[in-house]
Amino acid sequence: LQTGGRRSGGYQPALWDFDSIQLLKTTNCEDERHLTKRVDLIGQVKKMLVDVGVNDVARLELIDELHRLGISWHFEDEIIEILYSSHRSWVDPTDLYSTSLGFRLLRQYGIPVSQEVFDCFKNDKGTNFKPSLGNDIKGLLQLYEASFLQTQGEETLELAKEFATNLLHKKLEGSDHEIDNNLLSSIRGALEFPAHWRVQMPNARSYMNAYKKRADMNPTVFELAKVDMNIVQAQFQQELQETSRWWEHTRLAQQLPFVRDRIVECYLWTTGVLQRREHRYERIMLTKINALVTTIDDVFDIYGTLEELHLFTTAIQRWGDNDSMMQLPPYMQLCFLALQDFVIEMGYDILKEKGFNSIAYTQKTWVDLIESYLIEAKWYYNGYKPSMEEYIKNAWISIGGVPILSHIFFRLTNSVKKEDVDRMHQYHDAVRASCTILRLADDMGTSLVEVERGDVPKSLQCIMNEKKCGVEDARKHVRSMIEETWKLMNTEMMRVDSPFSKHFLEAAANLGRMAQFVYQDGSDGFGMQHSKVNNLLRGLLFEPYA
Ligand SMILES: CC1(C)[C@@H]2CC[C@@]1(C)[C@@H](OP(=O)([O-])OP(=O)([O-])[O-])C2
Ligand SMILES: [Mg+2]
Ligand SMILES: [Mg+2]
Ligand SMILES: [Mg+2]
Ligand SMILES: [Mg+2]
Ligand SMILES: [Mg+2]
Repeated sequence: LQTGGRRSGGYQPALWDFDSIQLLKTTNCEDERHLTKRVDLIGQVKKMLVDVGVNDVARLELIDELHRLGISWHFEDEIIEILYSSHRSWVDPTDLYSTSLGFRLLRQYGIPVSQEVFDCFKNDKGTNFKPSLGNDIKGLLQLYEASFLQTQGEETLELAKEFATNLLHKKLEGSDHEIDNNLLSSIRGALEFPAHWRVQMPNARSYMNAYKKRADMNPTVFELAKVDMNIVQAQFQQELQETSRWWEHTRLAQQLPFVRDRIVECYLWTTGVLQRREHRYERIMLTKINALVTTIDDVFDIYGTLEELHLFTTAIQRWGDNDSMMQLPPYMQLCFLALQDFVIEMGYDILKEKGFNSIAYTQKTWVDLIESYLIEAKWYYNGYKPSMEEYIKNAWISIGGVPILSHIFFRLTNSVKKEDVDRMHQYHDAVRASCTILRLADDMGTSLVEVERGDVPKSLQCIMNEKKCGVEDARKHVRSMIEETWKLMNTEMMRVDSPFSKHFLEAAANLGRMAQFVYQDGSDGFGMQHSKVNNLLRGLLFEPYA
């Protein structure tokens, strides 16, 4: 398997160079005109939200639009107030649409609501939904969307998903002319990506384009989405400039030319994971983690000999021991010190701001990650084909989500308590669920190319080996594993006694969502710069909304 020379990842150079990023004009986010206009538009939309004249379903629809347009943050208090107070008005046994929409929005905002609100839509024996609902296409679509908020063991929602999915597919295959194009395209989009799986900011622009074409679009809402998109884009560009200065300073892309030079894509990831405007510092920190994980992942996946990988793992296990670091080849010493420098810097900021010394915990996540890399490398070099169970037990760690979530945990937890830190780092189910979705989505997008150039068999390959099936069946199997894992993620997000803050759980769920975004339609939007994701990236980060 190892033919002397080192492997290559076959990755193209970066699409944006350092100078072009530094030259970006980012004043939009300080431009008084834009900021004043946004304040005015926010005021107008707030009035719409609280206007008593508006009926409850229209209010719910507005909330859903604001979320998809990426501007719901400005109305969070109003939205939560509305959802709590209108709690019972939208449950209407004659209206599947409003009941499903209300159910989903409440759960999306973490407000407990039982699946029993759907019982009145089932047949007398309660074994399935009434066939007559098949004519209510908008209601079916909302029932389908609501079913993805399912927590473990909620059979009614499982029934709802199957019932709605089958009927919606039939509608697409059928030739019902009464379904208008907007509804058809939203059905198609939902069947590929349910709303619950969609990250907000990276999808906002394409939703704006669709919203603009709708007869029932609200010009004030659209105007706010546009102004806000241009302001937040300039803020994102400032953050990107800071991360690209750091990346340039490390010289890792220059001195380790085999690694993926993807600082812009590493930054894009963070706009889906940490979407709140005030999480500037955390997006910059997360970009650095993504770049370090990418670099070390490529050292293990592509470049390092097994001997070198053992040395690197030992040095990391001994963390501060200089002797073991001095035994590393120079390229690995640069990597090692860049990582150590980052962990110490983050540890200092967390101790200074949270009064908690996180170093031992964050170091452990990097040791766990790199030990999982070494296991994969040994499997690869020995030509070992793990079972799916054996593979995923190691691979939910080797995707790199644990250092990501550990750092985010310390930053997004207001008062850090040791018992919560310990539960986090036992690797709590919420962490494992998030990393598992990240891993499975990543394998759907990257593993065919990875295994082709030389890498350990990933989820798709393990399924194909075990079930003697083709890649399409393997994809279906992995997608159903993602659906199952989302039930665990939802369970943890709805848990009332969770050790985690709402913001942390949101970021953990978004980590999985962002992987599904980057690897949409099963191709690699990161390493191979897949054109569709690349266009979405340009729309979000570089092209002002005219
Ligand atoms: C940010 C990431 C999700 C993490 C670092 C780069 C990634 C895009 C992915 O890279 P990949 O090579 O696909 O990871 P793996 O499959 O080798 O574990 C792992
Ligand atoms: Mg916040
Ligand atoms: Mg890799
Ligand atoms: Mg890897
Ligand atoms: Mg690998
Ligand atoms: Mg991969």
